[in-house]
Amino acid sequence: MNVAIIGVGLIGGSLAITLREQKIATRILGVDKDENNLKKAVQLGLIQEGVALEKAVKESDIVFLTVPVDAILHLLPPLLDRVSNQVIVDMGSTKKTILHAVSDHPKRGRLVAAHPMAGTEHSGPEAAIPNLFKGKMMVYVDAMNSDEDAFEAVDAIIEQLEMHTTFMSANEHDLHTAYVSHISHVTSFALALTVLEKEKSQGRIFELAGSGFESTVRLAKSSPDMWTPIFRQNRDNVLEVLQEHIRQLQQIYDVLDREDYDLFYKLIKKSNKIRRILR
Ligand SMILES: NC(=O)c1ccc[n+]([C@@H]2O[C@H](COP(=O)([O-])OP(=O)(O)OC[C@H]3O[C@@H](n4cnc5c(N)ncnc54)[C@H](O)[C@@H]3O)[C@@H](O)[C@H]2O)c1
Ligand SMILES: O=C(O)C(=O)C[C@]1(C(=O)O)C=C[C@@H](O)C=C1
Repeated sequence: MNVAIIGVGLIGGSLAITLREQKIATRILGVDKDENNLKKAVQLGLIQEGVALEKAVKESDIVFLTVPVDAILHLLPPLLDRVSNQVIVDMGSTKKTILHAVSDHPKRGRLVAAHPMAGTEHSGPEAAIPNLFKGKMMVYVDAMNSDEDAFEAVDAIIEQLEMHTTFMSANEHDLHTAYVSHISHVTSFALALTVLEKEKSQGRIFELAGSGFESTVRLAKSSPDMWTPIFRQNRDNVLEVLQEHIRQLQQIYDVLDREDYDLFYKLIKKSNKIRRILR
């Protein structure tokens, strides 16, 4: 199978490693707007060759779109214009705006919208790692709008990646990722900003950052190039959950301010429910 990866960063690069290791792809072409990333991806052996978008689509059976979601929105319609029987897989973190933009496209059936719930806070080709997707969830979005053969071809690969799968509509997907994934990033960005504002001594941050701070602030190391377009496309859902988050923070502030430690205890106990869900 000939594969093209548009966007040879963390997700595209990690996918390339697995496709090569599992011998799913015979040839992997890469496309990237950043020449250095393209060169790096060849040096690291993620892709065989860096090529122009037109060549990648023409010479591939399956094309994975692993660029930030604003670039997916921009690239997807002209990509579908070029497709004959190839399959395009959109791996972006938001779906509603993107799928709406191509809903009437005559080649919509060749598109499979899939979101891997797997990643790290690092980006670029050097961040690519083996086994990123193994055991993680792949969310198929509006799968009924993909041609059956296109969906089957993608699903066969996802099975070889040993991923779990679930199905959602675009609305459901964007709502629930706002509730679980996107708000977690907001919290972490706000935590980093808070600590940087209050603790002016970088030495003290370094000395006192045990695994607690490290684990809660990890997501604040994430790329603004990837996350700003996600918040732009999922703004309404994020604002809704953010309002609740602010209410919870305000409640904790009020409870501490009036020294209501019984309620504070109960709030922590209630939050511990997450332990039963995530085990
Ligand atoms: N990082 C995660 O945890 C994660 C998880 C699941 C899905 N995603 C989604 O996967 C996509 C890629 O994320 P990533 O973490 O791999 O990002 P990344 O920054 O590591 O890689 C993106 C690559 O795309 C390139 N690029 C950007 N705009 C381009 C354009 N217009 N044309 C060609 N190349 C372009 C960049 O130069 C970069 O090499 C995003 O849509 C993101 O929402 C990310
Ligand atoms: O683990 C991380 O660093 C991630 O940010 C991964 C994560 C997530 O929120 O779980 C981030 C965005 C994606 O769309 C999917 C996965």
